[in-house]
Amino acid sequence: MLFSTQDLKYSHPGQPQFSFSDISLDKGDSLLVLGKSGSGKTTLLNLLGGLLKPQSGTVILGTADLTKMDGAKLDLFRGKNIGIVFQKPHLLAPLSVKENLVAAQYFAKEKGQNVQSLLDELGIGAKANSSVKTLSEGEAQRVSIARALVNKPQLILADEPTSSLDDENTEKVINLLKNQAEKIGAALIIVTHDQRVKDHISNFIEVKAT
Ligand SMILES: Nc1ncnc2c1ncn2[C@@H]1O[C@H](COP(=O)(O)OP(=O)(O)OP(=O)(O)O)[C@@H](O)[C@H]1O
Repeated sequence: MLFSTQDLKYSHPGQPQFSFSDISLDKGDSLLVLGKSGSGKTTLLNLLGGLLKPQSGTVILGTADLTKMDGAKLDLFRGKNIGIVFQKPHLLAPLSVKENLVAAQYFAKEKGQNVQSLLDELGIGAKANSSVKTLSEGEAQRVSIARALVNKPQLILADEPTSSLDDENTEKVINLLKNQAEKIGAALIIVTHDQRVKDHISNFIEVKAT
C-alpha cells in the first residue's frame, strides 16, 4: 500500500465535524473525490496534503504519517513527495514558466527532473521562457500540473483541475495527470464535480456532510 488514511475527522472552528471514509491506494491508482458543494472535499484534500491537521486519524504516505509531522520537516516532505494542483494555478507572477518549476525544485531541495523535457511532454515547451502572466488559462493549468509533477511525487492531489477548461483541454488535462501518475508510479486523487472527469476514472469516494 502506498497511501492510506484511517478514521480521519476534522472540524473547522465552530463548525460540525466531518468524518471521512478511509482511503487506500497503490502506486498508479486513481481516485475521484465527489460530493456536493460544501460537503468537505477541499477540506479532505487539505488533510491529505498535510495542509490541515486532523483532530484524529492518520494519513500514511509510504512509511510516514503526515499527521505526526510539523513545520519545516512537513514542508520538505510535502515538497518532495506530494504534488498539488490547486483549482486556480497560483503561479509566481514575476517569474517565467521555467523559473516557476525551478523554484518548486529549489524549495524541495530536488534537482533531478529535466524541466524542459517535462514542459515539452505537457505541450508547453515553447512557452518555457515566457512570463506566466502571458499564458492562457489552459496553458497556466498545464504549468501548474508540470509544477506539481516536477519533483516526481508519490502522491498527486488535484482540486477541480478542469472546472474552467473546455472539453478538449479537460480531456488533455485528465490524460496528462493519469499518464504522468502512471509513469512516475504515483497515486492520483482528484476532487471534481465534472462529469467529463467521471467518464475517465471509475474509482471514487463520496464525501457527505453528516
Ligand atoms: N477555514 C474555514 N473556517 C471555517 N469554515 C470553513 C473553512 N473552510 C471551509 N469551511 C466550511 O467547511 C465546509 C466544507 O468546505 P469545503 O471547502 O471543504 O467544501 P467543498 O466540498 O470543497 O465545497 P465546494 O465544492 O463548494 O468547493 C463548508 O461549509 C465551509 O464553509
